Amino acid sequence: MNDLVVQTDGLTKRYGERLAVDSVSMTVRRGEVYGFLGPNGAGKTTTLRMMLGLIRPSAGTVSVLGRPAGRPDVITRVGALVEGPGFFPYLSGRDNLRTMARYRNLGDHAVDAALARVDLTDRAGDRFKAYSLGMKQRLGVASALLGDPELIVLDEPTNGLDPAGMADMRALVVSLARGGQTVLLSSHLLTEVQEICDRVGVINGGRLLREARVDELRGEATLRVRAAPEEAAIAVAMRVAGENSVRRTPLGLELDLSADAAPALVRDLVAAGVDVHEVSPTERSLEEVFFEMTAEAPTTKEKVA
Ligand SMILES: Nc1ncnc2c1ncn2[C@@H]1O[C@H](COP(=O)(O)OP(=O)(O)OP(=O)(O)O)[C@@H](O)[C@H]1O
Repeated sequence: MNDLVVQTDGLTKRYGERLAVDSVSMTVRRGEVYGFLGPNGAGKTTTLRMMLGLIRPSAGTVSVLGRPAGRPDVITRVGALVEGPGFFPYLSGRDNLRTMARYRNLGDHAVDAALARVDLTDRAGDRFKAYSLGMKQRLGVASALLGDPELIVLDEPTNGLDPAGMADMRALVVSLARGGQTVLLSSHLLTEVQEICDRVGVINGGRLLREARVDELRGEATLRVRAAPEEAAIAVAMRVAGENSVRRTPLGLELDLSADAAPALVRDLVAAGVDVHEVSPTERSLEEVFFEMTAEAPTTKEKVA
């Protein structure tokens, strides 16, 4: 079985002079939550639309579930929420989904299952126009879940939601992946991608800057330690972290250790008579990594030009 659910190769989209997507090669693997990350206008939606067969690439290829994007046999195995589906305001949530399900030869059972997955069963009979933004968004996700597709594509699923709505949406995405479905979501919110995604593709100015696991992108974790006397602390730190994994910095010692190693380290330091003033993880957030990458991007482009 092909483990690559989505594969693009040199995928490009031009609108006149504007290069919206510039030679993007990315892969989404079966069962993962893939975060497609980039600021507004980076080219995320355009890429997703090409994957769904909604627009044609100017160059390059995209295959979904091992077939060229947009083929009828692929469409039924992919659910998508891209730029909000048009719901009828005066129809109930359930009836809106029924109209969509009918197009795809799916029965009411599929509608009820999708409503239950997004926790809208109780309000399914209410008119769409009476829904809160979070409920509207959840109905959009339900429409992408109709028929239990293998791949679910969600374009900015938390856009416009309040913090509680965002948390609900994140939990929903995680539960979809646990159920074995592959989720590809786009976002400009780095913190949320960091929380729920296995891998990310970072796009800016139409170019894929990096594709990596979230932990790879953040780099190795380090611990900052302020303790006295410093020489004694260094001896303990070297014993715990390894001789080459301890550095002296103006802010204290920096150790190549993750946050989980902190309690044992502190116990050893105290046992050696060292006073511990501070131990803090200095793991970079994805946000820092992202800004580093995008700050570098124009320089690279200038060099090429
Ligand atoms: N139909 C179109 N005609 C002309 N230009 C377009 C069209 N669609 C997108 N673009 C341009 O392509 C670029 C990428 O847009 P896209 O919508 O893919 O970005 P995005 O990363 O999804 O951003 P956002 O989060 O704002 O939707 C932008 O400069 C946009 O203005």
